[in-house]
Amino acid sequence: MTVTLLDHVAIATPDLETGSAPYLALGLAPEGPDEEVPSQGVRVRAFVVGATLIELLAPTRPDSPIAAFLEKRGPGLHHTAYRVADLDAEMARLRGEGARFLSEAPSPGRAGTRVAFLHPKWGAGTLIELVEHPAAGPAH
Ligand SMILES: CC[C@H](C(=O)O)C(=O)SCCNC(=O)CCNC(=O)[C@H](O)C(C)(C)COP(=O)(O)OP(=O)(O)OC[C@H]1O[C@@H](n2cnc3c(N)ncnc32)[C@H](O)[C@@H]1OP(=O)(O)O
Ligand SMILES: [Co+2]
Repeated sequence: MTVTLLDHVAIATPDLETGSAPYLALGLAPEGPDEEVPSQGVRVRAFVVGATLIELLAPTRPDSPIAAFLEKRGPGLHHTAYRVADLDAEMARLRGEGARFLSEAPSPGRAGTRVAFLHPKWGAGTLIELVEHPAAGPAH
């Protein structure tokens, strides 16, 4: 069993304040300070929900994947992310079974993680992300 936990559910939003409103109203709190991930062109705010997270993503530049998503589909559900202990091994295993990753190698994710995305077509219409957390356990 290589996927150990639903690490986060990601929501695309034009700005973190707007996107945060429902989660604050639900009584959720951010895990920590907002984080910018330049390689993805996003600002991230993660709300803690038990052992997993709601990951709010706002674009920081026009060529961000989130800007393209907002342009085409508007705000809302963007992807689901699953925790794996060894991302390289999991990518090799899945490639061996015909999976299609969006990039050759992992890229930097939130909170110093390494992440990789599978094509939405492979995900039966859902963009799926794998997040490497060598130590299993709660998302935060
Ligand atoms: C800070 C890191 C953080 C973390 O967790 O640590 C993140 O999660 S960063 C998240 C932002 N980064 C990414 O999403 C990187 C991966 N995404 C991409 O490379 C693109 O967004 C891609 C390839 C998924 C879509 O790019 P684009 O929209 O330009 O391509 P198409 O329009 O040709 O789309 C192809 C096909 O996929 C459908 N699509 C697009 N986005 C999604 C989505 N989020 N969920 C489901 N389906 C999606 C799109 O509608 C096209 O389908 P079609 O039937 O051909 O219309
Ligand atoms: Co994510």
